[in-house]
Amino acid sequence: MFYGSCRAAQLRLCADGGANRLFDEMPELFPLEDPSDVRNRYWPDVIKGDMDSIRAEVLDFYSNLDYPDVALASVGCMPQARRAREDGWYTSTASSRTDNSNSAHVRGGGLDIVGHMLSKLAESNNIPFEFLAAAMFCSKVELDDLGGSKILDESHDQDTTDLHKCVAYIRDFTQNDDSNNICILVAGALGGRFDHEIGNINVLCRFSSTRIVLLSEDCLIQLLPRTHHHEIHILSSVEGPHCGLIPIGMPSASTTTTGLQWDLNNAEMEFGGLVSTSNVVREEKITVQSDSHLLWTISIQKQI
Ligand SMILES: Nc1ncnc2c1ncn2[C@@H]1O[C@H](COP(=O)(O)OP(=O)(O)OP(=O)(O)O)[C@@H](O)[C@H]1O
Ligand SMILES: Cc1ncc(C[n+]2csc(CCO)c2C)c(N)n1
Repeated sequence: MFYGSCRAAQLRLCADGGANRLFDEMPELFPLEDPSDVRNRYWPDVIKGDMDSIRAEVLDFYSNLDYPDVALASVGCMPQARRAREDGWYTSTASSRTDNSNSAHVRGGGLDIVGHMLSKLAESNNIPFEFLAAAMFCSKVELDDLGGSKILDESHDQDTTDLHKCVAYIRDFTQNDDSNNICILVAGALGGRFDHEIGNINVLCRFSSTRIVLLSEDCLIQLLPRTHHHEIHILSSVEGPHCGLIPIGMPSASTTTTGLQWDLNNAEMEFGGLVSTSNVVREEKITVQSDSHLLWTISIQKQI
């Protein structure tokens, strides 16, 4: 499923440590191939976050890929990035490519020490180097129009999660006319750490006008905003039969559904009161109408 969505996606982003999972797990889908070949085929367009979880080898790999003439750029200069460097986390630095493989010009910036490394590298490759000193004073490093994975370091922002940063980026990236049509699939969004899971659900509520689907191997979660009447078409070959409907943010004075084994009929729902778990889909089309945001969750069948 992940592989399929990855191929179909218009834009592939990794939230910080998510890049480690792509790096480690993509080759497992092609066990007969050389892992590097697989990684060279499936790489993220963007890696975004506070860069405290991505491993140095992964950062190096996706920012260098197969391009020989590499330009290094800053990993940012905020305390966290600096600490990470001191811990030996960043064996080199975030790096990006020159504009194309024939480029004879390298750009980069950031910490003094990085600048030093950059200029030496450029010098050893006999190419002119321009150090962007301005980047030394800014913790947000954006690298434009460089091929391969674009590394967006937001180590200054410790108040939003990496998923939040990624969704905000996708929304900014999307033309206004298209923003209602986009659907963001978040692989690896469930399982392991409950604080992360709740943070991810909070992102659904924060960006309630964008369709975002949180996925794990076992289930999916989506927000059903109270502003709409919802029709959910069940793909019974891959999802169901178990499902749930949970009011989020505030109690619901009235929720009505069709197509479920235990349908709700103008029912009151709230945490501490009625929530619908271990429900079962009975029809191919489920309808939901509520005066409160609801989380819709449905099981995903193991693919054999
Ligand atoms: N176990 C998990 N369950 C659900 N989502 C996760 C999990 N681990 C990571 N994520 C998601 O991936 C994003 C990036 O993960 P990453 O490991 O880089 O987190 P982080 O920003 O370093 O957080 P922390 O410092 O608290 O570990 C998170 O913002 C979260 O959306
Ligand atoms: C009240 C409050 N709780 C926790 C954090 C910490 N925090 C929230 S998101 C984030 C980034 C994770 O990549 C971090 C460190 C905060 N800032 N404010």
